[in-house]
Amino acid sequence: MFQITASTTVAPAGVALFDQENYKVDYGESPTTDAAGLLIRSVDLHQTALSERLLTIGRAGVGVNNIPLDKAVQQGIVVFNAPAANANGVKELVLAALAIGARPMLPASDWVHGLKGNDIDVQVEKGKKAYVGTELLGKQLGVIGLGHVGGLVANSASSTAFGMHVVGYDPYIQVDTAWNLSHHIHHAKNVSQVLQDSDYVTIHVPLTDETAEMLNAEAIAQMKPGSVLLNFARDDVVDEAAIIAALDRGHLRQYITDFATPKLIHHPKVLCFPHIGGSTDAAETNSAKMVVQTMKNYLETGNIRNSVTFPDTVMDFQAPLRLTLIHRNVPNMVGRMTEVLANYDLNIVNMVNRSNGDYAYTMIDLDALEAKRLQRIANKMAQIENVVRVRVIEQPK
Ligand SMILES: NC(=O)C1=CN([C@@H]2O[C@H](COP(=O)(O)OP(=O)(O)OC[C@H]3O[C@@H](n4cnc5c(N)ncnc54)[C@H](O)[C@@H]3O)[C@@H](O)[C@H]2O)C=CC1
Ligand SMILES: O=C(O)C(=O)COP(=O)(O)O
Repeated sequence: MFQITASTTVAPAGVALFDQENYKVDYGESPTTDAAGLLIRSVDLHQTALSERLLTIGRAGVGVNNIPLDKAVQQGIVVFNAPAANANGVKELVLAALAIGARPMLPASDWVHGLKGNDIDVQVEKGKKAYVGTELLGKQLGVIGLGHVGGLVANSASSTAFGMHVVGYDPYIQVDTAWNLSHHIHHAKNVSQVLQDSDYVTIHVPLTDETAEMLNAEAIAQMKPGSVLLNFARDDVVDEAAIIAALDRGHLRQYITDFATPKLIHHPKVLCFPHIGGSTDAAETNSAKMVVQTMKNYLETGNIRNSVTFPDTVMDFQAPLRLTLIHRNVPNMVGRMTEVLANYDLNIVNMVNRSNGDYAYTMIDLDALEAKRLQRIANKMAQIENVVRVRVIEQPK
């Protein structure tokens, strides 16, 4: 029986996949001491103690900047997210934001709802000249980050429905994402090429040390005068002070973002949403279901898919018992593990080893042995220098 702590914000359809036969779910934002799994959305875990028993963290969503990934790896905790599961929801909001950036829909609506009297039609026809907008057709959109969200936004904007000229930049683009990009999208070689001539710029990168304040004063100065910046990625991928300065001097026309801050919400040229890019019923359900499936798979079989801390490591269960080890990626680890097994005269049926920078993951299937006895041997293996976590898993029935 695995204990799971789940955030109440995670879609119930996902949490329900933790079957009662094998899982006990309680609700909270930080793991109980007994929790083997923690299922969350955007809660910040950087100051949260991660208990020794915690085996996995599932992020029902994409961004993992709220999770201390290095600390998790060092403690042998495997972190999963839900790639692409909420991308369509974000795309639709970004497309709406583009339309809002082109036309003063919100002020126009505010104005009309404030009208009084019986001659609304007359007032409307007289006053509407104050709300003339622009069109997206033929304008240039710059997309920074052509992953799941950026790729969908770029394809939609360049389609005949929007008719925009789209320039994209992504130096680390994945092959499968690249295959899905429309051939109408022009590939920029650097960020400057995206910024210079674009009427609208939208950023869709993860928040990392490399992308923090990627759009700083220097980058914003390269943007076309009168352009609109959209940020549905993370607050810290832009330098807020530089954006406010650019809006104040009229260099940027508008900033539309999913990340509200005290300074932004009162600025007349800023439109903030309350981080609702992934808040659709489909996006929330897809994300929760996807990440719960991967957490279950890891807890029940040791197999890893869609982890942000380890490469995919999948092996068919070919024996009654499996050992899984998270260890530092240093020479001779596999040799030292197999030596212990050889000392107990144990036959390895199959094994796999994958590394990811400083850490690695090994799964070993073993023949004819009792789980209790293997647990004793596993305890010995846990004492090998540089081994972080050892688990014994019985073949699922
Ligand atoms: N507002 C919201 O509710 C949501 C926000 N997000 C945010 O959007 C981000 C992107 O989401 P996805 O597209 O699903 O992720 P993704 O992982 O599919 O795509 C991210 C892309 O950024 C690219 N990239 C990384 N560093 C870059 C750099 N320095 N310059 C240019 N490109 C770079 C990567 O190569 C990748 O193609 C997430 O990390 C998250 O922070 C995601 C979902 C919902
Ligand atoms: O998936 C993401 O990265 C998001 O930003 C969505 O966050 P949320 O799950 O709505 O807290």
